[in-house]
Amino acid sequence: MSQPVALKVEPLTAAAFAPFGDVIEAADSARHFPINGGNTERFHDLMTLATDPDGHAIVSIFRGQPRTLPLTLTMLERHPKGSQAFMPLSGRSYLVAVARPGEGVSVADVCVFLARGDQGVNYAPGTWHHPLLALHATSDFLVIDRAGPGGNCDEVTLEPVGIIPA
Ligand SMILES: NC(=O)N[C@@H](O)C(=O)O
Ligand code: NI
Repeated sequence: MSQPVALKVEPLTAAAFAPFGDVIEAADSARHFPINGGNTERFHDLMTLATDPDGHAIVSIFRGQPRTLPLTLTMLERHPKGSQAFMPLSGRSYLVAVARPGEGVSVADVCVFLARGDQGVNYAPGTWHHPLLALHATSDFLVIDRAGPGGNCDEVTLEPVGIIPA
């Protein structure tokens, strides 16, 4: 069997992730201002939460088991009816594998990022992504996504792609 194509892992930045959605982080570049008499800093409006008119946003916690490395990806999924955000609660880094929205995805379209434990991601509607890729230990994530009528999860099979840790 031929070796899977290997993809390099890049550090997650808002600029690099812009074609796929938002990075959720308390960055100096974010709009932020003091509230509560100066006791608290508000990092304001960090992502675009989207659902179709028939759906509504829900908040869940995903408890992900760590993926074993080396990792080979063979599929991606997308949620055309709404965005999907993951914010780590366990403070651990994790992997994010994505491709731009559109029909037909090939390995050449896939980007893999290493997210820090204080960075969340919000997939824009239709962004192709691999289901949660927790690392190192069982990790909890706050998840904000769409619930409602009709299917909202398309899958696509990929030619096996290996991930080279940074
Ligand atoms: N199935 C589910 O709710 N989770 C996936 O959408 C995922 O991106 O992890
Ligand atoms: Ni998903």
